[in-house]
Amino acid sequence: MRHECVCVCVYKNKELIPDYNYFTSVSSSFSDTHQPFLFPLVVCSPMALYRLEKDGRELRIHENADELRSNLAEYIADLSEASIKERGTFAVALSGGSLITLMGKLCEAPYIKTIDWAKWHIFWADERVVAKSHADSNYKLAKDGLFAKVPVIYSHVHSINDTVSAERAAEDYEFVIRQLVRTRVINVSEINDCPKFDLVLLGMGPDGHVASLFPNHSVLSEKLQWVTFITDSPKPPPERITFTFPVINSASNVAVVVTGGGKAEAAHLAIDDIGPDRPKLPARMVQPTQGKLVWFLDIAAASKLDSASFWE
Ligand SMILES: O=C(O)[C@H](O)[C@@H](O)[C@H](O)[C@H](O)COP(=O)(O)O
Repeated sequence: MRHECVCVCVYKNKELIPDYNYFTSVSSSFSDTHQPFLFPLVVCSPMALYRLEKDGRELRIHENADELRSNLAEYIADLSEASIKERGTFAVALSGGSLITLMGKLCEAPYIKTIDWAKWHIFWADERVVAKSHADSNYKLAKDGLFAKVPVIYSHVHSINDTVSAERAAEDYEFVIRQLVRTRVINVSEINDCPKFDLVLLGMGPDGHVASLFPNHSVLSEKLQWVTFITDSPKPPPERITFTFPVINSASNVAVVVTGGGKAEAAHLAIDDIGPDRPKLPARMVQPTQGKLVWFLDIAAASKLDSASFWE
């Protein structure tokens, strides 16, 4: 029976335009006793279609990558402001890949001036074990694409030790994080001793990996370590360090940012109710225990989502 309070609203040029296609499909699926009553529960950014899930997950589906970039910048800026107000600092962990380009609007007006960049502490949810100057380095990607353009404090950029083995780099990085949890630069979870990052930003690969947590890899079940390493990444380069799921799922906020039709099947398997027989992708294991999960998708990446579950 469909009786949850749902809302769909599409804003165009800052005016609310009801999406009559959805209204019609929803109307026909309601029983007599549950007449459709759709209204905007969420104030949307211009041009974004939001879908709320029952379990607290939020999906934000955008017409195109540019709209997603605007929405993502606003989301990050809002979390930065709230966290700095509450704790005096903003501890954010990044991944590599297209995420960095999609964060690009943070370097533009108004955010370049309105964000308190000096209060940011920047970490990597995963990093390739290569020199920081190497083209494959996630640090270099973020530095060139973002942090060289905004006034972050260099000592607040917590990159990995790139002069040691993957195993040692993971150990060293966990040690750095432990020190910063001790001094509360990074918050601590109330339910375990894990770091509680203010925000963990993840991309997703077409195989459903997040950070450097790849399908069927033994590190998916790592429970004790905060940061671990792999030397057999199916996506090159092979050597990487990665946050483990206990750390990702202890964050206050996690965003998974996905664009392009090549990831539509993985998005479906990660988000929709697929039943027990289908593969459990790493992206599906992103389930913050107390924090909030938001998926940022463009229409292409959302194209295989089960439309029926929009209304359940
Ligand atoms: O270093 C990495 O390889 C990443 O952190 C990885 O998890 C990435 O975020 C996804 O593979 C998505 O990458 P794209 O957005 O470029 O597809």
